[in-house]
Amino acid sequence: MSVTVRSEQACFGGTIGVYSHASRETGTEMRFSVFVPPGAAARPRPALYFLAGLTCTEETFMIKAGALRHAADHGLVLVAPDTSPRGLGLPGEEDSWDFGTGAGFYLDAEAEPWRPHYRMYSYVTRELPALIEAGFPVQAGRRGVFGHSMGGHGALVIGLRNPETYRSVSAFAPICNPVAVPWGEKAFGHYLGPDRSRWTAWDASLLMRQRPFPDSILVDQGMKDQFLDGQLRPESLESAAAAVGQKLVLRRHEGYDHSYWFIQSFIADHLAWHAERLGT
Ligand SMILES: N[C@@H](CCC(=O)N[C@@H](CSC=O)C(=O)NCC(=O)O)C(=O)O
Repeated sequence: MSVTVRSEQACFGGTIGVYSHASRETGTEMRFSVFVPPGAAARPRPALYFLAGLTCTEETFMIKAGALRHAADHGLVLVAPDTSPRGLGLPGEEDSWDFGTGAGFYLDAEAEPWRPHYRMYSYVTRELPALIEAGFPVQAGRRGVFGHSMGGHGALVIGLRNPETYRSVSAFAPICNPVAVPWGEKAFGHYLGPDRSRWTAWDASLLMRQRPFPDSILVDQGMKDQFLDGQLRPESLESAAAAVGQKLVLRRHEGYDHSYWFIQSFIADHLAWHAERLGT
């Protein structure tokens, strides 16, 4: 499968690039960004996937999180996909910032008209890793996943559903219990349809109760987060973890909001967390 280089520039001794390709899963052109740390050409490195939140693109995390210096230091390849297919022209796709374009929720849609295209789960867990492992200096199968908000939900769900593939999981301000909050109800109602029994397979707090992740999970949450009351529900994840003995490091930070300033403040801890588990 051919990948087009949109940009490629030197950064911290490595390379930051934006790439595009025709996606089999979404039926659209998809973009993703990759940071390759120095020395990876001679010795392939583990790949750490970051899933961004609502309204973000494949570039937001690489530009705003301050992660690249730490990825260079640890020898981690960073991969950031876009947050949804784009440009399909489906009805309602562009009407709001929390649904449709920029809001793929990292699931595979089951309801029309979203079903053939909104397949971000399969895209992120299968199609994209195959491209990355074929075209970049990464160690096949040595993967971690983390994310923010909608992307934190995606990271938790992907880790919990695929513990044999993802060795490390962390999240910033994740949507922990989407079936019970407005963002999740809106997205799941459209993408999965009205039968709520179909939603549980995409909810981290419910999945964790069925099958905990084999390693500890790191979650950072700002206490001045404008979405904490009503959308994020870290307490649901905490209760699920306590119920099944899941190791969970949930850190609550006074004064921090939902922004990339919050992410920047704790990004070093997340890169160290993944580096330790991925064995760089
Ligand atoms: N446009 C919205 C705010 C959207 C927003 O805050 N998006 C967050 C993720 S929220 C959950 O997934 C984000 O990461 N934005 C990118 C950024 O650069 O901050 C509004 O008007 O409130």
